[in-house]
Amino acid sequence: MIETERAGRTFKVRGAVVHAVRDLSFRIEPGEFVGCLGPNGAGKSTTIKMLCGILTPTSGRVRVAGLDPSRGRTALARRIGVVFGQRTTLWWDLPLRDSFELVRLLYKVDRKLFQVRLDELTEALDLGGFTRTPVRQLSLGQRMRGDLAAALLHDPEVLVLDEPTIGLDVVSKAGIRSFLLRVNAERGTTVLLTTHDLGDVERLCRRVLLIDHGRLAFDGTVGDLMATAPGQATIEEVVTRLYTRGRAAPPPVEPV
Ligand SMILES: Nc1ncnc2c1ncn2[C@@H]1O[C@H](COP(=O)(O)OP(=O)(O)OP(=O)(O)O)[C@@H](O)[C@H]1O
Repeated sequence: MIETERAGRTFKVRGAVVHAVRDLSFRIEPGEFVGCLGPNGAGKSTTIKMLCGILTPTSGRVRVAGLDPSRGRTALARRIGVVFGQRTTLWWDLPLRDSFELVRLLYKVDRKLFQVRLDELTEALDLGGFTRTPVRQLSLGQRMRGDLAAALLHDPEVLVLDEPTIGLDVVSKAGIRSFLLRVNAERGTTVLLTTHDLGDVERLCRRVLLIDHGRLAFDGTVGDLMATAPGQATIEEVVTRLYTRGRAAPPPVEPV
C-alpha cells in the first residue's frame, strides 16, 4: 500500500546540501498500523510529505496505493487522508460543518454517502457540540477531531498522520487513539503516523520505523524494538538508546 525504494530528498540551504532523507526503503501492507519515530530533524515530516506528493523525491521511488504521489497527486488525494497535527487543513473562519461541506465538494463525494459518513464520524469523534463553531474558536482537541473527520470524509484507504496527538491532554489523546484503532480495525484503513509520544507507539502501533539522520535505523515490531535493549528497559530507555547511538553518525549536510 505504501512503498519507498531508496527514496531520498535533499534541500539546498545557504550553499550546502542537506540530506533530509536518504536511501529510504520500506513497504507497508494494506491494513497495517505503523508508527514512525525519530529525533527532531531526522526526516520524518519530509518522508510524510513525499508520501503525500507535497515534496518530490530527489532520488529513488515512492508509491502509495500504486500511484506516484508527486505525479498523481489528484488521483492520490481521493485515496489518502492526511493530518498535520501542527497545521490545520480546515478553513479558519468557517464553522466546522462548512469546512466539511467544502471537503465534500473538493472530493466530489456523493451527498448521501457523505451524510452517512459524516453521521458516523460525528458520533465516533463526538463532534456534535461544535460543528457550528468557527474553527478558530475550537480548542486544540476539538480542532484535531475536526481535522481527522475532514481527512476521513472521503473514506480513504490510507491515513497518514504527522504528530496527531501533539499538545493534547491525556483524555483527548485517549479519545483520538481509540478512534484511530477503530478506523484501522473496522475499515481496514492503513495507518502511518509520526509521533514523539511513545504512548502512541505502545497503544497503537504493531510496527515501528525509526528514522535517524534521514536513514531507516530500525524496522520491526514493538517487541523487536524492546529486544534491542537488555533487561527490563522501558520504551523511553530503549528509544533514547537508539537516538543517542545515532548521534555518532555523520551530519547530513555537505557542501554543494
Ligand atoms: N523546506 C526545507 N528546506 C530546507 N531544509 C529542510 C526543509 N524541510 C526540512 N528540512 C531539513 O531536513 C531535515 C529533516 O527535517 P524534517 O522536518 O523532515 O524532520 P522531522 O524528523 O520531521 O523533525 P521534527 O521531529 O523536529 O518535526 C532537517 O535538517 C530540516 O532542517
